[in-house]
Amino acid sequence: MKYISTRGEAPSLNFEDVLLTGLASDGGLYVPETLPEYSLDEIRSWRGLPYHELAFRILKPFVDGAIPDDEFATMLKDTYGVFGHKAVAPLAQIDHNEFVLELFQGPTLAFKDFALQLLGRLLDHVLEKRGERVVIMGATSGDTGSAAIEGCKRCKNIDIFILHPHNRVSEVQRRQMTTIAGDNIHNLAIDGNFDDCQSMVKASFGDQSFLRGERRLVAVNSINWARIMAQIVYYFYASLNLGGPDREMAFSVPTGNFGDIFAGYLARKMGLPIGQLIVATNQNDILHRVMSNNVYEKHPLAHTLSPSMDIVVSSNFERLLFDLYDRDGAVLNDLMRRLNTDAVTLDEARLAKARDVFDSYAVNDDVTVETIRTVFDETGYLLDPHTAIGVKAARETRRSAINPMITLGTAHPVKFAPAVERAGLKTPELPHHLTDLMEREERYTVLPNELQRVQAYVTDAVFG
Ligand SMILES: Cc1ncc(COP(=O)(O)O)c(C=O)c1O
Ligand SMILES: N[C@@H](CCOP(=O)(O)O)C(=O)O
Repeated sequence: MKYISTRGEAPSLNFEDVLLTGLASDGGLYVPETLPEYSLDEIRSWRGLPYHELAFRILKPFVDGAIPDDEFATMLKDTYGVFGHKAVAPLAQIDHNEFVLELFQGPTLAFKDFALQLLGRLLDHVLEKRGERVVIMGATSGDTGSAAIEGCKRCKNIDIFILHPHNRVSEVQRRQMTTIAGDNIHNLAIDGNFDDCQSMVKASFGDQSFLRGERRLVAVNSINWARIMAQIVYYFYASLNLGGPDREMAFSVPTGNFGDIFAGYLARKMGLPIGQLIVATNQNDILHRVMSNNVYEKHPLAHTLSPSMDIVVSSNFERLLFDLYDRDGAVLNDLMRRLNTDAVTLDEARLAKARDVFDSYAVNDDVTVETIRTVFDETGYLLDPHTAIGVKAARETRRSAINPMITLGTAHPVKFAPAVERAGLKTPELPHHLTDLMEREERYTVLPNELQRVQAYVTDAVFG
């Protein structure tokens, strides 16, 4: 399988090379040149498979022989074998025909584990085979960072640098990142917001001279195709467990960087009957504004009770636009340049195509808290604030009462005590493997929001 850039100018890559990159050299994002498509019969034949076996069937065409089948199958079994629930991604019912897909059963208690625990293993395998050492730079609003560090902490051939906005991630999130010891693990607290961190990571892909031509730069954010790929699986898994593909499903997806929901869009293109995909945002609602009013305009970042979605620029929206604009790299190049600086209106007919399946809804902090409280009172089920946004958006925009509505449960509420407490509820205990988290020693460096200072730090740490 070949991977091509959304901006049309970078060379196409195979799986191994796309895994070992981030942004394409033309500033675009890699996507598969063609997607595997499955008939209902083929999808139906996957019913009842354990998560890792389903993952093998769905991911094999993307990996395309880069890893021998038996090793890849073992890798998937090991990855999902450490999750805290035997179903890996269990469904909790919160109302008639309404479910939460619990994607927080992995080691760092957020959906990022699905892709990042696998990514660590994939990188380890490929780097060992090549005898190569790489540098990872990642930006996090809290969850990607801890999952990436957890996933890569045993990788011998990686130096990992995670940039988080100083004082803007939850205490549990910060400690999950900063208490993992290792000379190759570097936590950088940036005096800025998530978008500042994300911009510095992207700029570093554009000019890698700080790595002196001696190390390759690899992404752990969802700009890396392997992240998206792994997230496709749970859409199939949830659907198959609720009578799919013989029933159409609706998914509500708490959205920040548009990676998770883009994986759902791909699952639909691959043949999974999905009738509705809901873009659920917090007050940082650029995606809701473009979906509902066709104005793409950056507003200043708001700090909310759902900090992991405090994101202005949603990287993966570019991947959707690439499809909407007939995969024309030149058009995308121009559009992305304009989106960066101006308020832009998209071509109405193209946006209408997206609206066939996408709906959107924005939820503020008060309503987030109210939703946590309401669902708890109705069912005794405690939502984290990001998932609560998904549930609220699902309830407001649902198109069909017959299609099961599945909200992606993107994080465990224990990570977000302020929101849970504002709902007048008690934050649950940390799970067993994290009981001493609040006593562990932390290691991080505070740096100004300056690309040169950050890159100099990386150069110094890597080359001494
Ligand atoms: C808990 C949680 N929910 C939702 C999201 C949004 O996911 P995405 O960025 O893939 O849209 C994130 C991170 O972005 C997250 O950490
Ligand atoms: N919500 C993320 C932000 C980064 O998004 P990613 O999916 O592109 O890695 C986080 O919690 O770090």
